[in-house]
Amino acid sequence: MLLTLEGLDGSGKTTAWEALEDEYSEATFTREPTDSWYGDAVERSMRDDDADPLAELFLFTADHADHLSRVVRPALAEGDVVISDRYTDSRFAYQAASLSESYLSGARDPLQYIQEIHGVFSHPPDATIYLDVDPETAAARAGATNKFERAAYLERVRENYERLIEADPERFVRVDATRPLTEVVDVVGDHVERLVGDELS
Ligand SMILES: Nc1ncnc2c1ncn2[C@@H]1O[C@H](COP(=O)(O)OP(=O)(O)OP(=O)(O)O)[C@@H](O)[C@H]1O
Ligand SMILES: Cc1cn([C@H]2C[C@H](O)[C@@H](COP(=O)(O)O)O2)c(=O)[nH]c1=O
Repeated sequence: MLLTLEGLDGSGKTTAWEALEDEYSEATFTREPTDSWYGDAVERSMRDDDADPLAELFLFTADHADHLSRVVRPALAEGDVVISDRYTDSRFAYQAASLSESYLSGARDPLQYIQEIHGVFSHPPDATIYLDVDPETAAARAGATNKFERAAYLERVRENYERLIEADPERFVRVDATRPLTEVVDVVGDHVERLVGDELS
């Protein structure tokens, strides 16, 4: 079972993920970007305001491919529950916001294009908890430490998340992330218990 946490920067994902890690020691906890050298390349690109958006997409995708083969697939093959702080939907939402349609020849829809790239090799999540917060709050909480943490950009990212949820409503669980952080953490915990509690006890 592969469970992912998604949302804008500052939505509280990492805090919720850390609380889950404290509670469920038997699950495999992981995240994207990873701490591999591919992840380091991604971090470097994120610090570069002039990074080419297509090159950046493929750096994130390389990190994902390595994450899949090194961590996710082996853990799933062992029958583990895998809980990832960000996964493929981050790419669909963020890199589709970075890639303008004019960048792709043939007026391709960036989000669809990125999904197609992943479709040939990736492993889709079984369930995704989406921490929903408005872009202004997200940007203020995140503190603009990288180029993605700006309200106007996060507005486009949020629209992309909404498209993903609309296309696959069964997979997503929406959590109101404007509530106090302790409540958000508790609600995420309740959903995880409902989704994978049986497999973890
Ligand atoms: N519901 C909330 N209420 C108030 N502050 C919050 C809330 N959620 C997160 N924050 C604050 O936002 C900051 C980022 O939190 P956290 O790292 O858990 O979020 P994140 O979604 O993982 O962000 P990022 O993607 O930027 O790493 C922290 O300072 C945290 O205290
Ligand atoms: C996996 C992934 C991440 N991002 C962006 C989203 C955040 O701004 C940063 C780092 O994530 P963190 O949770 O704040 O540590 O990377 C992205 O644009 N595309 C992705 O695929």
